[in-house]
Amino acid sequence: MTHAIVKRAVVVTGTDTGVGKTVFAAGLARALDGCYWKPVQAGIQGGTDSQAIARLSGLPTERILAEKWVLRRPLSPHHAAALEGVEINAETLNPPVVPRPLVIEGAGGVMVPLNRRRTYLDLFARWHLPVILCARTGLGTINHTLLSLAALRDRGVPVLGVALIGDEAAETQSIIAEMGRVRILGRLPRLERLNSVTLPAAFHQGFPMDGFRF
Ligand SMILES: Nc1ncnc2c1ncn2[C@@H]1O[C@H](COP(=O)(O)OP(=O)(O)OP(=O)(O)O)[C@@H](O)[C@H]1O
Ligand SMILES: C[C@H](N)[C@H](N)CCCCCC(=O)O
Ligand SMILES: [Mg+2]
Repeated sequence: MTHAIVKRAVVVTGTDTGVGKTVFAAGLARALDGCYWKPVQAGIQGGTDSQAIARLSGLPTERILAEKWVLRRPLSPHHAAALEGVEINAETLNPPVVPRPLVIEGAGGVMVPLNRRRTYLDLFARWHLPVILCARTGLGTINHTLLSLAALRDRGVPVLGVALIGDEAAETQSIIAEMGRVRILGRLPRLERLNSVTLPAAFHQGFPMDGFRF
Protein backbone atom coordinates (compact mmCIF):
# COMPACT_ATOMS: atom_id res chain seq x y z
CA MET A 1 0.00 0.00 0.00
CA THR A 2 1.28 3.48 -0.89
CA HIS A 3 1.65 5.89 2.00
CA ALA A 4 1.55 9.62 1.50
CA ILE A 5 -0.50 12.56 2.63
CA VAL A 6 -3.78 12.38 0.71
CA LYS A 7 -5.77 15.38 -0.48
CA ARG A 8 -9.39 14.35 0.10
CA ALA A 9 -9.56 12.93 3.57
CA VAL A 10 -11.27 13.79 6.82
CA VAL A 11 -10.46 12.72 10.37
CA VAL A 12 -13.25 11.64 12.70
CA THR A 13 -12.29 12.12 16.33
CA GLY A 14 -14.38 12.43 19.46
CA THR A 15 -14.64 13.82 22.93
CA ASP A 16 -14.18 10.32 24.37
CA THR A 17 -14.27 6.65 23.59
CA GLY A 18 -17.75 5.24 22.93
CA VAL A 19 -19.32 8.52 21.81
CA GLY A 20 -20.33 7.06 18.45
CA LYS A 21 -17.39 7.85 16.11
CA THR A 22 -17.63 4.52 14.30
CA VAL A 23 -21.38 4.81 13.76
CA PHE A 24 -21.00 8.39 12.52
CA ALA A 25 -18.02 7.40 10.32
CA ALA A 26 -20.09 4.60 8.76
CA GLY A 27 -22.83 7.08 7.88
CA LEU A 28 -20.32 9.60 6.54
CA ALA A 29 -18.31 7.10 4.47
CA ARG A 30 -21.54 5.87 2.92
CA ALA A 31 -22.87 9.39 2.27
CA LEU A 32 -19.57 10.33 0.57
CA ASP A 33 -19.44 7.01 -1.29
CA GLY A 34 -15.92 6.87 0.09
CA CYS A 35 -13.43 4.71 1.92
CA TYR A 36 -12.73 4.18 5.62
CA TRP A 37 -9.49 3.66 7.54
CA LYS A 38 -8.86 2.98 11.22
CA PRO A 39 -5.09 3.31 11.65
CA VAL A 40 -4.98 1.72 15.12
CA GLN A 41 -7.54 -0.73 16.48
CA ALA A 42 -7.19 -1.47 20.19
CA GLY A 43 -9.55 -4.24 21.26
CA ILE A 44 -10.87 -7.01 19.04
CA GLN A 45 -13.37 -8.88 21.20
CA GLY A 46 -16.89 -8.21 19.94
CA GLY A 47 -15.51 -7.07 16.58
CA THR A 48 -13.33 -4.29 15.24
CA ASP A 49 -14.45 -0.84 14.15
CA SER A 50 -13.71 -1.79 10.53
CA GLN A 51 -16.08 -4.75 10.84
CA ALA A 52 -18.77 -2.47 12.27
CA ILE A 53 -18.24 -0.08 9.35
CA ALA A 54 -18.68 -2.94 6.88
CA ARG A 55 -21.93 -3.92 8.58
CA LEU A 56 -23.35 -0.41 9.04
CA SER A 57 -22.22 1.40 5.90
CA GLY A 58 -23.13 -1.25 3.36
CA LEU A 59 -19.99 -0.19 1.42
CA PRO A 60 -18.07 -2.87 -0.50
CA THR A 61 -15.48 -4.42 1.83
CA GLU A 62 -12.57 -3.32 -0.39
CA ARG A 63 -13.42 0.28 0.56
CA ILE A 64 -12.54 -0.52 4.15
CA LEU A 65 -8.79 -0.35 4.29
CA ALA A 66 -6.66 -2.54 6.51
CA GLU A 67 -5.60 -1.14 9.85
CA LYS A 68 -1.90 -0.45 10.37
CA TRP A 69 -2.06 -1.80 13.92
CA VAL A 70 -4.53 -4.27 15.41
CA LEU A 71 -3.99 -4.73 19.13
CA ARG A 72 -5.88 -7.30 21.13
CA ARG A 73 -6.63 -5.45 24.33
CA PRO A 74 -9.34 -2.76 24.67
CA LEU A 75 -6.97 -0.21 26.18
CA SER A 76 -5.30 3.02 25.23
CA PRO A 77 -3.23 2.17 22.11
CA HIS A 78 0.08 2.98 23.85
CA HIS A 79 -0.79 0.49 26.58
CA ALA A 80 -2.31 -2.19 24.34
CA ALA A 81 0.84 -2.02 22.18
CA ALA A 82 3.24 -2.19 25.12
CA LEU A 83 1.48 -5.28 26.48
CA GLU A 84 2.12 -6.94 23.10
CA GLY A 85 5.76 -5.90 23.21
CA VAL A 86 5.50 -3.42 20.32
CA GLU A 87 5.58 0.35 19.97
CA ILE A 88 3.44 2.29 17.51
CA ASN A 89 5.62 4.49 15.30
CA ALA A 90 3.60 7.70 14.97
CA GLU A 91 6.10 9.25 12.55
CA THR A 92 5.43 6.68 9.82
CA LEU A 93 1.68 6.42 10.34
CA ASN A 94 0.22 8.09 7.24
CA PRO A 95 -3.13 7.82 5.44
CA PRO A 96 -3.23 5.49 2.44
CA VAL A 97 -3.77 7.04 -0.98
CA VAL A 98 -7.20 6.20 -2.35
CA PRO A 99 -9.19 7.49 -5.32
CA ARG A 100 -12.23 8.38 -3.17
CA PRO A 101 -12.94 10.52 -0.10
CA LEU A 102 -11.28 8.87 2.87
CA VAL A 103 -12.80 8.84 6.36
CA ILE A 104 -10.15 8.21 9.03
CA GLU A 105 -11.17 7.28 12.58
CA GLY A 106 -9.04 7.87 15.66
CA ALA A 107 -9.44 5.95 18.92
CA GLY A 108 -11.00 7.50 21.98
CA GLY A 109 -10.45 11.25 22.23
CA VAL A 110 -8.00 13.78 20.86
CA MET A 111 -5.16 13.29 23.32
CA VAL A 112 -5.10 9.51 23.50
CA PRO A 113 -1.46 8.33 23.46
CA LEU A 114 -0.12 6.21 20.60
CA ASN A 115 3.13 5.68 22.50
CA ARG A 116 4.76 7.38 25.47
CA ARG A 117 5.68 10.49 23.43
CA ARG A 118 2.97 10.96 20.83
CA THR A 119 -0.83 11.34 20.91
CA TYR A 120 -3.41 11.32 18.12
CA LEU A 121 -3.28 15.11 18.30
CA ASP A 122 0.35 14.98 17.13
CA LEU A 123 -0.76 12.87 14.17
CA PHE A 124 -3.65 15.20 13.32
CA ALA A 125 -1.35 18.24 13.51
CA ARG A 126 1.19 16.60 11.19
CA TRP A 127 -1.44 15.43 8.70
CA HIS A 128 -3.17 18.82 8.73
CA LEU A 129 -6.40 17.22 7.50
CA PRO A 130 -9.84 18.60 8.40
CA VAL A 131 -11.20 17.11 11.59
CA ILE A 132 -14.76 16.35 12.67
CA LEU A 133 -15.27 16.19 16.42
CA CYS A 134 -18.01 13.75 17.51
CA ALA A 135 -19.67 14.67 20.77
CA ARG A 136 -22.48 13.32 22.89
CA THR A 137 -25.47 15.57 23.51
CA GLY A 138 -25.80 14.55 27.19
CA LEU A 139 -24.76 16.46 30.28
CA GLY A 140 -20.99 16.89 30.56
CA THR A 141 -20.44 17.24 26.85
CA ILE A 142 -20.04 21.04 26.78
CA ASN A 143 -16.86 20.87 28.80
CA HIS A 144 -15.45 17.89 26.87
CA THR A 145 -16.27 19.47 23.51
CA LEU A 146 -14.84 22.92 24.29
CA LEU A 147 -11.68 21.37 25.73
CA SER A 148 -11.21 19.16 22.66
CA LEU A 149 -11.73 22.11 20.31
CA ALA A 150 -9.22 24.19 22.29
CA ALA A 151 -6.64 21.41 22.05
CA LEU A 152 -7.16 20.99 18.29
CA ARG A 153 -6.97 24.74 17.63
CA ASP A 154 -3.90 25.13 19.83
CA ARG A 155 -2.09 22.81 17.40
CA GLY A 156 -3.47 24.48 14.28
CA VAL A 157 -5.65 21.53 13.28
CA PRO A 158 -8.45 22.61 10.89
CA VAL A 159 -11.81 21.80 12.47
CA LEU A 160 -14.61 21.13 9.99
CA GLY A 161 -17.22 21.02 12.73
CA VAL A 162 -18.90 19.12 15.52
CA ALA A 163 -21.17 16.11 14.92
CA LEU A 164 -23.59 15.59 17.76
CA ILE A 165 -24.80 12.13 18.72
CA GLY A 166 -27.81 11.56 20.94
CA ASP A 167 -31.11 13.15 21.89
CA GLU A 168 -31.82 16.74 20.94
CA ALA A 169 -30.28 19.31 23.32
CA ALA A 170 -30.86 22.74 21.82
CA GLU A 171 -29.07 24.84 24.44
CA THR A 172 -26.08 22.50 24.54
CA GLN A 173 -25.81 22.72 20.76
CA SER A 174 -26.13 26.50 20.81
CA ILE A 175 -23.52 27.14 23.52
CA ILE A 176 -21.01 24.77 21.88
CA ALA A 177 -21.43 26.58 18.54
CA GLU A 178 -21.13 29.99 20.17
CA MET A 179 -18.31 29.51 22.67
CA GLY A 180 -16.49 26.97 20.51
CA ARG A 181 -16.82 29.20 17.41
CA VAL A 182 -17.60 26.04 15.50
CA ARG A 183 -20.07 24.77 12.96
CA ILE A 184 -22.51 22.15 14.20
CA LEU A 185 -22.63 19.74 11.28
CA GLY A 186 -25.78 18.05 12.49
CA ARG A 187 -27.02 15.43 14.90
CA LEU A 188 -27.48 11.69 14.75
CA PRO A 189 -30.11 10.45 17.21
CA ARG A 190 -29.66 7.20 19.16
CA LEU A 191 -31.21 4.64 16.82
CA GLU A 192 -33.06 1.76 18.37
CA ARG A 193 -32.33 -0.39 15.34
CA LEU A 194 -28.93 0.27 13.88
CA ASN A 195 -28.20 -1.25 10.47
CA SER A 196 -27.18 -0.36 6.91
CA VAL A 197 -30.73 0.80 6.13
CA THR A 198 -31.60 2.83 9.25
CA LEU A 199 -28.18 4.52 9.59
CA PRO A 200 -27.89 6.05 6.08
CA ALA A 201 -31.48 7.30 6.39
CA ALA A 202 -30.86 8.90 9.80
CA PHE A 203 -27.52 10.31 8.61
CA HIS A 204 -29.17 11.87 5.59
CA GLN A 205 -31.82 13.45 7.81
CA GLY A 206 -29.38 14.65 10.46
CA PHE A 207 -26.50 16.05 8.41
CA PRO A 208 -26.79 18.47 5.46
CA MET A 209 -24.11 17.37 2.99
CA ASP A 210 -22.84 20.92 2.44
CA GLY A 211 -21.14 20.62 5.84
CA PHE A 212 -18.82 18.00 4.41
CA ARG A 213 -17.01 20.06 1.78
CA PHE A 214 -13.34 19.27 2.23
N1 LIG B 1 -26.53 6.82 16.83
C1 LIG B 1 -26.47 5.68 17.50
N2 LIG B 1 -27.57 4.92 17.69
C2 LIG B 1 -27.52 3.76 18.37
N3 LIG B 1 -26.39 3.26 18.91
C3 LIG B 1 -25.25 3.97 18.76
C4 LIG B 1 -25.23 5.21 18.05
N4 LIG B 1 -23.97 5.69 18.08
C5 LIG B 1 -23.26 4.79 18.75
N5 LIG B 1 -24.01 3.74 19.16
C6 LIG B 1 -23.56 2.57 19.92
O1 LIG B 1 -22.75 3.01 20.99
C7 LIG B 1 -21.60 2.19 21.13
C8 LIG B 1 -20.33 3.04 20.96
O2 LIG B 1 -20.34 3.61 19.66
P1 LIG B 1 -19.06 3.61 18.73
O3 LIG B 1 -18.46 2.24 18.65
O4 LIG B 1 -19.44 4.24 17.44
O5 LIG B 1 -18.08 4.54 19.60
P2 LIG B 1 -16.63 5.09 19.22
O6 LIG B 1 -16.63 6.52 19.54
O7 LIG B 1 -16.33 4.71 17.82
O8 LIG B 1 -15.65 4.32 20.23
P3 LIG B 1 -14.06 3.95 20.07
O9 LIG B 1 -13.32 5.01 20.79
O10 LIG B 1 -13.98 2.62 20.73
O11 LIG B 1 -13.72 3.89 18.61
C9 LIG B 1 -21.74 1.09 20.09
O12 LIG B 1 -22.36 -0.02 20.69
C10 LIG B 1 -22.66 1.69 19.05
O13 LIG B 1 -23.39 0.74 18.32
C1 LIG C 1 -10.73 0.45 23.87
C2 LIG C 1 -11.48 1.61 23.29
N1 LIG C 1 -12.67 1.11 22.65
C3 LIG C 1 -10.63 2.40 22.31
N2 LIG C 1 -10.23 1.52 21.23
C4 LIG C 1 -9.43 3.04 22.95
C5 LIG C 1 -9.80 4.14 23.91
C6 LIG C 1 -8.61 4.74 24.60
C7 LIG C 1 -8.96 5.75 25.67
C8 LIG C 1 -7.79 6.14 26.48
C9 LIG C 1 -8.15 7.19 27.52
O1 LIG C 1 -8.49 8.32 27.15
O2 LIG C 1 -8.14 6.88 28.71
MG1 LIG D 1 -14.84 3.53 17.03
